Amino acid sequence: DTAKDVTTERISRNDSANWLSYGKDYKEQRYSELDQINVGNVAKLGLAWAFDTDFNRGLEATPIVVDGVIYVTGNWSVVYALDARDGRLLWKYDPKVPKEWAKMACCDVVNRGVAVYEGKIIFGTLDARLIALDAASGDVLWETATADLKAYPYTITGAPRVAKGKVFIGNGGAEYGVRGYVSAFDVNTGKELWRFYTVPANPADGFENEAMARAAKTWTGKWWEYGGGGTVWDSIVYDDELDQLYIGVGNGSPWNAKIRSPEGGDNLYLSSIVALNPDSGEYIWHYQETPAESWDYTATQHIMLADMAIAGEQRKVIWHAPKNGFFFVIDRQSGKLLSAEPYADVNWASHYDLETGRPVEADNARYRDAPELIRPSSMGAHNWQAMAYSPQTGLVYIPAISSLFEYNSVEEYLHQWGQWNLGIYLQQPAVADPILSQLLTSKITQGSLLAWDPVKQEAAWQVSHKLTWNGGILATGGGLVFQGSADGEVLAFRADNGEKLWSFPAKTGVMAPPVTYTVDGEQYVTILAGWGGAFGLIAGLEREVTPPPSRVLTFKLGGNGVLPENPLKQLHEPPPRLSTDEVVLEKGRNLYYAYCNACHGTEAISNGAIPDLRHLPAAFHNSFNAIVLDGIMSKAGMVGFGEVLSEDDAYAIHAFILERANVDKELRAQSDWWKGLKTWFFSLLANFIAWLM
Ligand SMILES: O=C(O)c1cc(C(=O)O)c2c(n1)C(=O)C(=O)c1cc(C(=O)O)[nH]c1-2
Ligand SMILES: [Ca+2]
Repeated sequence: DTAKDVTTERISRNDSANWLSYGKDYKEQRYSELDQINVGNVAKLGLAWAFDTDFNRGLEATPIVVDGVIYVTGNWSVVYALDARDGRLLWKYDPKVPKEWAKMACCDVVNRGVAVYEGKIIFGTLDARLIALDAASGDVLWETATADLKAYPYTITGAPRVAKGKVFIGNGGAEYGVRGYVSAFDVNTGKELWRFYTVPANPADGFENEAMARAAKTWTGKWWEYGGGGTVWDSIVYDDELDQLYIGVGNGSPWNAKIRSPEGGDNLYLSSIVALNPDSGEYIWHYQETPAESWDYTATQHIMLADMAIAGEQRKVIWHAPKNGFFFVIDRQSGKLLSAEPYADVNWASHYDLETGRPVEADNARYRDAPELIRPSSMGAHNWQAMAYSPQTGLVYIPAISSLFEYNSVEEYLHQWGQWNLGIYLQQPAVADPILSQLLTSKITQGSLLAWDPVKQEAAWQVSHKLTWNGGILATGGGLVFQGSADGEVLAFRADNGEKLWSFPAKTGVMAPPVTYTVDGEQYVTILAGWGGAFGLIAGLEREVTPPPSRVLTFKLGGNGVLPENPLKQLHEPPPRLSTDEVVLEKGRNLYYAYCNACHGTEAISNGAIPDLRHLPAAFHNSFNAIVLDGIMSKAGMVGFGEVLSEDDAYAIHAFILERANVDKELRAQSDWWKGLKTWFFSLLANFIAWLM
């Protein structure tokens, strides 16, 4: 068991045989020098083995690989240790996350992975605990609560990072209303060493530090009643050259800045990168990418460290492609903005002023007077899916998204603890026909693999994917770039020109980033396949099959494994419509979007892992209020909403669901040639609408 030897020094060393920390090394460039698998032979790559996890929801973890052992997290923060040669389960640890807490996770019961340090496997749980296991046995060494769940509904989905005997972890929850922070714990005992809040609390209670006092000057109103936001839910990076810790800070709670801070203000440190002293948690510098963030434009995305020549001078920089659509080059020493250029379709700002470091916003960006179509959407031009950098090509590979969203301010804000509290409507314009609705979703939002030149600040090449929400990236010394796709493939491309060289049918959407390593001198590629996450749940993409168990897939040259076909989804005949009253249906639709949509999907089309409400067995309809209001299924993750919904509300939601169910049933009864004709026509229409937008 050599996980014992994983230390700051070993992670700092470039160890190609292993994948020792989240982004491979402290720079988090996700580049492996391994070249046994290369452009010349990748066509012979095949499945060596597959391991079925216990659930079928979104997988997002980066596998950590130490001397032939893979440590991964699956759904519900369960940890698996596998033999890298054959996928044999060595041990498994289930932290028994209360299923009810799933409701407090905006974006699925996901986890992005473990950290390994001196023989310990350390990970966060959905209910915000931090746990250390013995790497050899999987036994618990210590466990600590990182948050007070009574104060705010916190969650952890991100992977901890470890350096200098300290574990760093943040949390999520800014869609509900929380106060964000990052903390450090002793790797041996789990004792909290320091905490850095990203937004100030009520000034009347005093400030924790000077950074909070300064931040409070940029807030107005009573933001603390809503938490303020600023969650550090993903990127936390230790810089072993400058001995600094960088955190990516998230969006405001609520999203709508005019509710959070009615008299204006930049709202520090929302949507910023903040540099901290890793030993004390003290503030060093910050750069705010989106002042007065109002669109869920988090700066939590992958912070990549690099060195680059600027005007003939070698600089230590951060490369960052956050949700807001600009690619940032930031000086690591000073926090100064060096350049920012759009890497995706952007209409909220025209450019950045390099003197002030501030964006020049479009007039309508803040949807003050009317709903506005804004690019990128809250999904971001890039989300948590990791980027990679290849020193062979000098390119940064971004799982990019082109998207837009109608931001529409609520007339009156009602804050409800533990519910989504955005201050805008999530609901998008209704498209009654399901075929047209699906086509619009897939045409208006578009995912791609974008190869970005960080020196020229322009695209070198770009490959479009069929769907929006694709996987994180790995670059290798074999001249390859690996990525999974939303439509269920694991792909390899030439790193220099994007030519597709290889693909494998994963039988489910793939979001997680691949890793590579060697065991006994043989190179493997491992990736997790399991569809879900924010877009996976919410998108409302119709799938005709049941999702397979979410899996760990491992490839090697000459591998010849195949995965079984997925069984067809079981479609239960819906009861007849409950109501055809437009007022009732409209009310049901509004309530559905406020309380149900984030998990059960747009227009009640779920991705399949979460029950598709249009195809429920009759028993569920008969017990609708007991489930939806009283929460009799809360142990299965479906909590009751009796505190915020009345019986009339539940009736309206039920009527809306049965409307959608019967529309689906009628569609299925139509003849194939008629559906084909409609699809052809609607696809022209959807292309035209996408072009107009
Ligand atoms: O503001 C937050 O606290 C927060 C947390 C998380 C999360 O923890 O997963 C996501 C987001 N925001 C978010 O905005 C987002 O787009 C997102 C996508 C995902 C995912 O796992 O697919 N998580 C999150
Ligand atoms: Ca968010």
